[in-house]
Amino acid sequence: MNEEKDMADARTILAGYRASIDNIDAALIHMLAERFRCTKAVGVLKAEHGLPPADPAREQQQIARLRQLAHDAHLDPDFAEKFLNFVVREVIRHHEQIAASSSGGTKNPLPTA
Ligand SMILES: C=C(O[C@@H]1C=C(C(=O)O)C=C[C@H]1O)C(=O)O
Repeated sequence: MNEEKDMADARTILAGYRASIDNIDAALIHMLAERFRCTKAVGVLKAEHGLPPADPAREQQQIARLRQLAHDAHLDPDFAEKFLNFVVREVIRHHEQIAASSSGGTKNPLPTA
């Protein structure tokens, strides 16, 4: 039957799209892991030098840049901004944890006793 063939063709096309989606999701996970590996190192550097976990001026620059990139790529700029903010919030949480668990956040802490 034609309907059955149409359905079988649709399932084949769907499976092809899903294979690409799975590859893209894997790439996103690897890229996020690499980004967090880098931002954790930034957190250690900031804690060692007494720098604040968050840098709102830098974030504003990133938002403006990513909104433009999203626009050019036909991705919703509001979504791109929300996604960046979501990731940055988690980064700042890590930086706060690193600062709290490091020895006073100084590179060469004074002896305590
Ligand atoms: C990574 C940094 O720390 C924070 C996290 C940012 C990010 O995830 O891109 C950007 C600015 C900071 O609020 C940084 O200062 O570069």
